Amino acid sequence: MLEQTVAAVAPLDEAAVAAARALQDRLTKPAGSLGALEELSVRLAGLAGACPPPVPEPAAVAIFAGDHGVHAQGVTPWPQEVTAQMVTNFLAGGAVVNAFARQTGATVTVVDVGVRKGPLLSHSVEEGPLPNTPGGGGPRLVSANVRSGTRDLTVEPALTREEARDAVEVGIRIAHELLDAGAGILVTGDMGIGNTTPAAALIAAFTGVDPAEVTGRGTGVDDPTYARKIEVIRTALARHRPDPADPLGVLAAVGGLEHAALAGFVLGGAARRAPVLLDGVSAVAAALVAVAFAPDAAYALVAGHRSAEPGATAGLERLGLTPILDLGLRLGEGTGALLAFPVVAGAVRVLHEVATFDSAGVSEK
Ligand SMILES: O=C(O)c1ccc[n+]([C@@H]2O[C@H](COP(=O)([O-])O)[C@@H](O)[C@H]2O)c1
Ligand SMILES: Cc1cc2nc[nH]c2cc1C
Repeated sequence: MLEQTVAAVAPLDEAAVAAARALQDRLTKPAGSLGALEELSVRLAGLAGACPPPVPEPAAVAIFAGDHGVHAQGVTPWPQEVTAQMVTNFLAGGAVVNAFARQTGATVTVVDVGVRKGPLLSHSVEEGPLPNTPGGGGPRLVSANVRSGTRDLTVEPALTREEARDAVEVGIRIAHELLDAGAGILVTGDMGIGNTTPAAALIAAFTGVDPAEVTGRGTGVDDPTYARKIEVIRTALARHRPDPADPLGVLAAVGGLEHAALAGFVLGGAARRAPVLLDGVSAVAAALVAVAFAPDAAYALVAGHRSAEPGATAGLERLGLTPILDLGLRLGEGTGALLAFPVVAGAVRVLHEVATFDSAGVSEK
């Protein structure tokens, strides 16, 4: 499934790109006055292969949840069980992402791709119906646990290649399911205590930037923990020497199950020519993985916001993406991306609804 998906990812449709550019110039506004929204609308036309492209709605956020063996190294102040507890909170509708999903009409799918098994998960919620279908609507759980958390990447590879592939394929499957159910845009979400450590390791591996420059304070670590976190990433990279030309190998060595699934989610969206709206640092790390598999996947990517994690900025630069919002957010879950969603939809709606100089009888300069 991975190879087929990678093979299906294609460049933009140049005829639709040219048509959208020409249309933008005929709309009743000074040329270029919608700034970055104009190029975004043109790219989404090229992605869809149609001008105008469909307005990318509704949004569907998938929150991929996983735990991390590197938690044992003391890289985060939060106990590991908070991952499972937040999964329960997402399903009850009580997290920030749920508030923003209600605000934007987005469906919420929570995917357990690697939450550690414990007493908390044994009473977790049943899998629900597909959102956007009769009886759907509320947050839905997909149980697709590949492994009960990763191994500690400072002592051994976090995953086997098979586990990494399985998790990537979970993400591909979820992308297809959400698009089949009518989603117009895929929104990335992540939940995993400790996951900013593998995110930074992935970003360092793919950009070649020094770990000290791509490591951030995550949920808010103190100075000694921050210094330890950088050392942990240095140790992992020195031990595994991940090869950026082998994205599955990089994921297996230093990734997380949610990063792997997010990479598949990006690839699945790109293969279906659907836009994928990136949230925080883990999504950016996963997008680097996806683009290493299929460079043309970059055409499907929209950066929702600039996470406060420095690795996000380094990764976005490498991906050639300018974030829509820059609000100092550092939550994850899909929150910043959901806030950016109306901007993306608005950029495309312009191509459908705004009159041309000719049709409205407005004089040109
Ligand atoms: O993506 C971000 O901007 C971001 C920045 C800091 C923390 N997070 C979230 O916080 C968790 C990881 O933080 P940490 O400090 O435990 O590595 C995980 O659940 C992420 O979704 C997310
Ligand atoms: C409470 C909490 C909520 C989160 N949401 C995403 N990451 C998180 C980390 C914590 C600690």
